[in-house]
Amino acid sequence: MRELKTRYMERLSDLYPTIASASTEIINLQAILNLPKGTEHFLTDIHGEYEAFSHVLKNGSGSVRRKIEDVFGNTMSVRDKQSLATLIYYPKAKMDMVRQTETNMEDWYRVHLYLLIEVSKRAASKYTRSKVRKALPKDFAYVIEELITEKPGVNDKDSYYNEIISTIIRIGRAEQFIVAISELIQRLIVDHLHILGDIYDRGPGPHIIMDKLMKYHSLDIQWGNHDVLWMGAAAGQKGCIANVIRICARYGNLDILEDGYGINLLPLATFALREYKDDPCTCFKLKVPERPDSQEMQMNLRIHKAISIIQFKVEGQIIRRRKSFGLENRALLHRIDYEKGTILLDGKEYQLLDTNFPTVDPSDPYALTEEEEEIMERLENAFTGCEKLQEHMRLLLSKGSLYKVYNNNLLYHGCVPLTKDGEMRETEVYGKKYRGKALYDALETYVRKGFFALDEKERTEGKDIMWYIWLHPDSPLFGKDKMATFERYFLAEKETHGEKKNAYYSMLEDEKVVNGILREFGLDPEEAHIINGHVPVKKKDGESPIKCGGKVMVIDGGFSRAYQKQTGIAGYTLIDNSYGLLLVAHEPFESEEAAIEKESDIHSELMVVKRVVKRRLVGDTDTGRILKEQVQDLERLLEAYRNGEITEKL
Ligand SMILES: O=P(O)(O)OC[C@H]1O[C@](O)(COP(=O)(O)O)[C@@H](O)[C@@H]1O
Ligand SMILES: [Mn+2]
Repeated sequence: MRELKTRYMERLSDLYPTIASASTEIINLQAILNLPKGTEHFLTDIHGEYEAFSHVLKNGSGSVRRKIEDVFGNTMSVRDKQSLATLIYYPKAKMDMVRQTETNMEDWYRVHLYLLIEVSKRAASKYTRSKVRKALPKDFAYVIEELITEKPGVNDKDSYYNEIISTIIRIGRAEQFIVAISELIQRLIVDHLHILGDIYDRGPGPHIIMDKLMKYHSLDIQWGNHDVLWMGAAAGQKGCIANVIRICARYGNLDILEDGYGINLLPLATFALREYKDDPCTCFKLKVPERPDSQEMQMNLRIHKAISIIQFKVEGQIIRRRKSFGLENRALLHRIDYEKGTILLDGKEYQLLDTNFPTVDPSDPYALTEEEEEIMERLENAFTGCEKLQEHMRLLLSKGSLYKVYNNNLLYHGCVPLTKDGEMRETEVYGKKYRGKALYDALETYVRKGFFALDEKERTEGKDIMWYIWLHPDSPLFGKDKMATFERYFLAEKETHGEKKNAYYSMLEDEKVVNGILREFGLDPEEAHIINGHVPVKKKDGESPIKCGGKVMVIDGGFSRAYQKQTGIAGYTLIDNSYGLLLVAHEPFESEEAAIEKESDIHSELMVVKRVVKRRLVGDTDTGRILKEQVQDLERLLEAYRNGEITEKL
């Protein structure tokens, strides 16, 4: 057989059949390597808050404002700059507003088209012509390209541009054009998006966020525990299904399931209303403003209780079926004395706040009643058969993973489980021991098997691992000693509600530990960073998201409204651009209307975590490394052409 190297060169010569074509490609690649590195944008713990998410995506955590600043600096008032920013974020709504008061719209269009073209020129300058071309909106591709590329050959540039702009206005296309060019700016401002997990739960619009992500030009996702919970539910794991519905009920978000995904909750609702008809369900209050007289809320409360009880039963069954998970201490229903209304936990007896368990058979407390069984069967079919949910999960599977190493940053949602001495904690999964990176890799393989394995046993193991990842103390995405859901519903004693965080979270200032983690994932501790989400950073208590002198960043600041009281802000995001790493703290987002009307951006506070001495180029990135390899290969091909090993194909 001919040598692999020769065969590879021949394949390459199919793509670049002449000295000229190979040379052109080398020159092109070399040009890309010398462009500034694209901007990466990091978001985490979005928790269904689609309006805030969408706003931060539009403004690129301040990147649009920075571009406007670069272009216009002191030549424009702060107010005008803000107004231009709002136009870029919400072009259509902003123009609707302007039209109500502006008397000379033509003039307005002319001025703003000019401003937008200037900003897009600057935003495009970081990319190759071909990349910009791919990003151009179909309808206006040619014109925009004309307007944003320098034209050294045209003598009277101003009149050339003015002609184009006048024509756009004259034929009544200014508005569509402004929308298109604003979206182009939004698109160019961020080159790549990282979502560090927890898209789902608590907020009202995870499905809307997923729809947006499906269309996003370049992204990766590190799964959060809540995302894996939904993945398990979509794969048909009943423990996950019950949790998903319980959390939707608890936050008054059942319409995510019913309207967002078309999952029929009627059987569950009918059952809950009948079974808990006279039960006030006081322990199952919702995390939304109370409206006790609303019928919908009354139903919601009952669904909340019904599905919680089903969850505790189903989870008890899983715990018994999967003894190797070692979660027997979390099977709680058999520890209840149903006569006395008490529970025995760690040798101590506690009074239950709610003792009405009409569906629990004390002699077999984990058994579902026939009706509960049927409801769960139907729900399983609804989840696994929901096309839209499955499509969203395919996005999580294709763009997502449990962790990612990207341009010297190690990204994951939760933690690397550690012992109290700072060693990587060893864990047994289905009879094999893992820790650190190997644990991450093994769990991810199981998740994928849960969806794709042909063998039923393997598939079931995979599905159960998704439930494990959601709540197991050894799960790197959960990172707490127990999930105290039962205690938080049924017991008054606050000390039982605690969930102790893994040692990881108290060791983030320990450089030895942090360096150890970075090395474990193949990174150089002198250069690299860890970025994770999951635990809200309580800024108002003086906690900082930057740990270990900037080596670690914990950027969950609480997009989730429910957590804003604790954190005092509305989330952190991170920007990694050619100049360095910027951490942005966001003020709570009021609403889209307010953002447009008052032109109130999410007011953002900026912290520079790292400023590089020399502006970073594509050549300094992971993509750059691959491109450099391509250049090397092409140079070898050129050599082969020149020394007669390979013949040009003309
Ligand atoms: O207050 P809620 O919404 O019921 O959530 C509490 C539960 O959420 C968790 O904090 C997990 O969610 P996070 O990943 O967002 O932290 C559990 O540890 C806890 O039991
Ligand atoms: Mn989380």
